[in-house]
Amino acid sequence: MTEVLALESVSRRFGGLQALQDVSLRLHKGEVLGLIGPNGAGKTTLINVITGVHRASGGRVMFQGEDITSRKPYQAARMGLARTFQIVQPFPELNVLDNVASAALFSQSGLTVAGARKAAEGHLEFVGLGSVSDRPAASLTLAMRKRLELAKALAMKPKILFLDEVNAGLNTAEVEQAMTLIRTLAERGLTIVVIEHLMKVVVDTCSRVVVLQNGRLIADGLPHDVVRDPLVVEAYLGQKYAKLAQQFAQGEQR
Ligand SMILES: Nc1ncnc2c1ncn2[C@@H]1O[C@H](COP(=O)(O)OP(=O)(O)OP(=O)(O)O)[C@@H](O)[C@H]1O
Repeated sequence: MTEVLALESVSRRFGGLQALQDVSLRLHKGEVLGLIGPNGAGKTTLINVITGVHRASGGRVMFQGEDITSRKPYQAARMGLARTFQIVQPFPELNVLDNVASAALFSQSGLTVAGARKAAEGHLEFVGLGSVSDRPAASLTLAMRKRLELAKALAMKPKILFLDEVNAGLNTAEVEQAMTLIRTLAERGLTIVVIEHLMKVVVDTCSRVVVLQNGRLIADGLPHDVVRDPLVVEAYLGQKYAKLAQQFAQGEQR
């Protein structure tokens, strides 16, 4: 498997807070990696460090063999590291089509406005927003804005797509639709990193899962194994409830 991203002992401090501590991780082409962990574990910070939003306080970020630790966000984006944000942020007055077209124009030099709009149409069809392409982005529902975020990220022709809680705030049917889109992208061979709190999404869509707790990587493996790992259960539930959950599971088996 081709390695596309390697984190080597990546750390990040915010004043006295150690948000990431010696995180080492390798990502291979075509993987759908779930990045999970309790609130405040450092998941978004890790994506921010990879995509140049925050500078690592220590360690290195290697992308396709190149050291990108000090890259700015626009440089990372143009290299093919595209992301969606937890808080969706379209250009509210621009219509849906031009929101996506601007992402294409930003990331690819030499593209004409007409060419960017044409590409944008394709991405909007893919995410199911083809029929609302002329509406102002501000008029979209949350679920639609999340799809718009995805279309914008795809317009940047990503080599790695980072999805930061794309399902937060969505209902069950909307989550199912989002999962279908992620699976389709994975089938096309796109490398994806998914920050997700919904375990069903993690287990059903990810090929591998890593777990952060207090800025440290505490597990790395197949989704079914990782979500049953006692360390991971304890990270989510706390020691007392993890023991209760274990006793409950043992009782169920008898
Ligand atoms: N810009 C910042 N300045 C100061 N502290 C920050 C900053 N960004 C994140 N933090 C802190 O770093 C820690 C990790 O935050 P982060 O947002 O990465 O966690 P997370 O795992 O993504 O959490 P959640 O699941 O709640 O989104 C938290 O304690 C957070 O308060």
